[in-house]
Amino acid sequence: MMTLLEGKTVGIVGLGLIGASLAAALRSRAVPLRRVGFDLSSDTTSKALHLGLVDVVAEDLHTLCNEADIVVLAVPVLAVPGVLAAMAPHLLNGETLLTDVGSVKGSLIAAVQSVFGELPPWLVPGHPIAGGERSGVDAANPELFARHQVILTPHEFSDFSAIETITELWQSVGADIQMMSVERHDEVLAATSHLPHLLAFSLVDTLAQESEKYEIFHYAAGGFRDFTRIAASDPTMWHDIFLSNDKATLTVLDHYIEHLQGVRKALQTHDGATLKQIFTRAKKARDYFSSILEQRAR
Ligand SMILES: NC(=O)c1ccc[n+]([C@@H]2O[C@H](COP(=O)([O-])OP(=O)(O)OC[C@H]3O[C@@H](n4cnc5c(N)ncnc54)[C@H](O)[C@@H]3O)[C@@H](O)[C@H]2O)c1
Ligand SMILES: O=C(O)C(=O)C[C@]1(C(=O)O)C=C[C@@H](O)C=C1
Repeated sequence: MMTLLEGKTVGIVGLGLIGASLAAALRSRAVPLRRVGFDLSSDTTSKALHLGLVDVVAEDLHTLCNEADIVVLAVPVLAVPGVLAAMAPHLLNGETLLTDVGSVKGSLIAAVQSVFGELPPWLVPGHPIAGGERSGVDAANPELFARHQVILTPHEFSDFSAIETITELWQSVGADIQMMSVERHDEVLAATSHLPHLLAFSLVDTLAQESEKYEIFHYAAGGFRDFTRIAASDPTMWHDIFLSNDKATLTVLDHYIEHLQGVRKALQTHDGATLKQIFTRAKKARDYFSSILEQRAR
């Protein structure tokens, strides 16, 4: 039974795809939380209020912190230090829980340490492994987190009841919780999310640069669409992610380039056996991933 959220107020900072989807999900599942929102864009806050995603819009971060029992940071990763610095004086009484949805966790920890000088017990970082290439409040989807994982990376001083509350917050919108260290999170996401985005952006840009008026895209179909959907993602969000998770991304990128050189060599030397071996191994792994997705959808 969910009890830890009853009668509390959640303050969501950043009402874009993820913040507004969380607000929408809490509303559509009638989770007993009052929802207060804040965003730099007044168009966004007006829409969120108009659509009933939030009950109230806070005028500033000070007001939001005063009203909220739980603050969720849902802004681009590099906007976090500024938001934290502005909120710090209002969080120091320790009565408000702080979590986030950022795609990189090492930079969040570094920002908290630099603003607060330590890792406070009321901090429980998080990351929903759900999203899409669309951004902004208009892309809000109340079912975005259902049957998706949310990775929490509590630190050694995180309060147990704070971890339980943030767990309940995400479970209340249908998500499954995984716990992970910050380092492991940033390595895993560099491999499964950040590298694929880098490759998709880079491939589309390569073809676009080489093709007069994008002419080549007229001849592309499903394969190109499936491989490159994520290249339509928000450039600011991904700029922030790559600059914040550069080390782990470079490690996995170097590994990938090495592998690709092997593929290139096999192609150049017409080494069909090697090509077939690589494709067969990859298909087996991809089929396994499909089975994971099917299980999750059940
Ligand atoms: N898009 C995804 O697929 C996805 C998935 C999981 C996690 N995330 C993470 O979630 C966070 C938000 O991503 P999103 O996709 O919702 O982005 P978004 O661009 O849709 O929304 C971000 C919102 O934050 C607002 N904002 C920016 N700076 C602000 C500030 N200083 N104060 C208040 N509001 C500010 C913007 O106006 C915008 O409304 C990012 O950290 C991202 O890494 C994204
Ligand atoms: O589905 C997408 O388009 C996403 O980009 C979602 C995705 C991902 O790579 O899977 C992107 C970034 C997030 O931090 C988490 C999830």
